[in-house]
Amino acid sequence: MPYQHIQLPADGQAITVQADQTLKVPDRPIIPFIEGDGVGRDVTPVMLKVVDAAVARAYGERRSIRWMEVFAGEKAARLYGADTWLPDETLQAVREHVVSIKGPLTTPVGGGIRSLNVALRQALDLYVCLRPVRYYQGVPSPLREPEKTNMTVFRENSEDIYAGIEFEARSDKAQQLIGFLRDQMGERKIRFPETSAIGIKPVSIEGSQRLMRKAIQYAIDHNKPSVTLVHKGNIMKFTEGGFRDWAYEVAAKEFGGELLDDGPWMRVKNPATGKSIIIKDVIADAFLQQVLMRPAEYSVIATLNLNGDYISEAVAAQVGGIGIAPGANLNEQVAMFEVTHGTAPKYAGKDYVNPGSSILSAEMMLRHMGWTEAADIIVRSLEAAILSKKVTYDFARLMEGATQVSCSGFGQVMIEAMAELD
Ligand SMILES: NC(=O)C1=CN([C@@H]2O[C@H](COP(=O)(O)OP(=O)(O)OC[C@H]3O[C@@H](n4cnc5c(N)ncnc54)[C@H](OP(=O)(O)O)[C@@H]3O)[C@@H](O)[C@H]2O)C=CC1
Ligand SMILES: O=C(O)CCC(=O)C(=O)O
Ligand SMILES: [Mg+2]
Repeated sequence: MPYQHIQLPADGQAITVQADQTLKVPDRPIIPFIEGDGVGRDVTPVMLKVVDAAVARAYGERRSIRWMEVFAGEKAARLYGADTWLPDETLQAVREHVVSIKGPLTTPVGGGIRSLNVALRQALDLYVCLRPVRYYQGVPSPLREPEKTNMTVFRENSEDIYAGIEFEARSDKAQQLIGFLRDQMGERKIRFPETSAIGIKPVSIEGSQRLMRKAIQYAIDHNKPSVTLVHKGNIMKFTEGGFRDWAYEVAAKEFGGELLDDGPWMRVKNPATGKSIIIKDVIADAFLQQVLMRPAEYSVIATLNLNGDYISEAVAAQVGGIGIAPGANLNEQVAMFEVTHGTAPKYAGKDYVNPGSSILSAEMMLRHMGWTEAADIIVRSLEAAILSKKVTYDFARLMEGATQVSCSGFGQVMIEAMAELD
């Protein structure tokens, strides 16, 4: 079906998923991208340029990406009409082309539209939010030994309080629901029933277990020592506590997990290496203290949606912050790579912020496509740029002797560094 506003590149081909779930990637893959609101218009063009340069450096003329702009957020509303924030053809293009990348999209606090980021993840059922957090040499950090922070956050991406089921205080629906809870369920714990807004936190066995399956598989594939479940199951027993119990169940039933001492911690054998992977859990508040004080004890983290939002940003702050923290939204069919930061409106259009989050999200994308040589070039040129101390404001303000460069300037430093790589 032809698109209305999306321009399909003439000489590109879609990436496809094969029967064994591996990707078939042509040499001229069409990759849809959403520029994003706010600083999206600063970082996304820089990311495109850096990726093109890395692909050219790695493969010469043999391979190149055919970028295809698709629309969401403010740009979509301008193109398709005032209330069309997430056009159907954007979802269609992202589904049909399998691999895509997006910049940040605005979500107003309080009233107005609900999160388009969450809407995209839900509409495509991208149930894994994967956010690796690692240290790059030279990055300013508040820690004495930042290299000990090396974690991969698996955040459940489709349910929890983040599903957006909530009812405004004093609305008919909130009153109906409170009445139902009080009269039909005998619930007496709502402190101010007349003026309470109500939010619903759905957490399912399926949702929890499919996330945990991916987290353990990742630990196996990447030779990681542990998977830690982070939850607040002491207080939210059936949602967060359920998540913990159902996740342990996956470890035991599907990966042969054996209890350590009396449990519930377990040991899963990595079939590839023969080594043990420890499956453990920790309560979220204790975790946030421990990742600062003993980061080396944590490797793969599996957690619910809201916890994962907080945790991924807190842990990223230990090694440079969200300016360089990448992410991906995944399921078996579709992979949408995504910056972890937002639209940072005060910096929008100023060519100022760090494009690293967008560039490293693209690096994850190239690796996902099997274009590892280009991905490696991105990592090495990013490291070289940081070591040269030509960095954006967020790093420059914490580094001694740094030269501050613009968003596009940093991309340029990376591209120049690529020419120097052997
Ligand atoms: N995935 C997405 O699309 C996301 C969208 N959002 C949305 O973005 C909007 C703004 O959210 P807000 O809470 O202000 O969070 P933001 O992430 O947009 O900005 C918060 C702060 O983070 C720092 N920061 C953000 N991006 C960069 C960058 N590229 N380089 C360096 N520093 C950066 C800045 O800190 P400082 O000023 O200290 O330098 C900035 O003020 C909201 O509408 C929110 O809903 C939020 C998160 C994710
Ligand atoms: O969708 C939003 O506006 C914020 C989402 C967010 O902070 C995240 O997913 O990390
Ligand atoms: Mg966030």
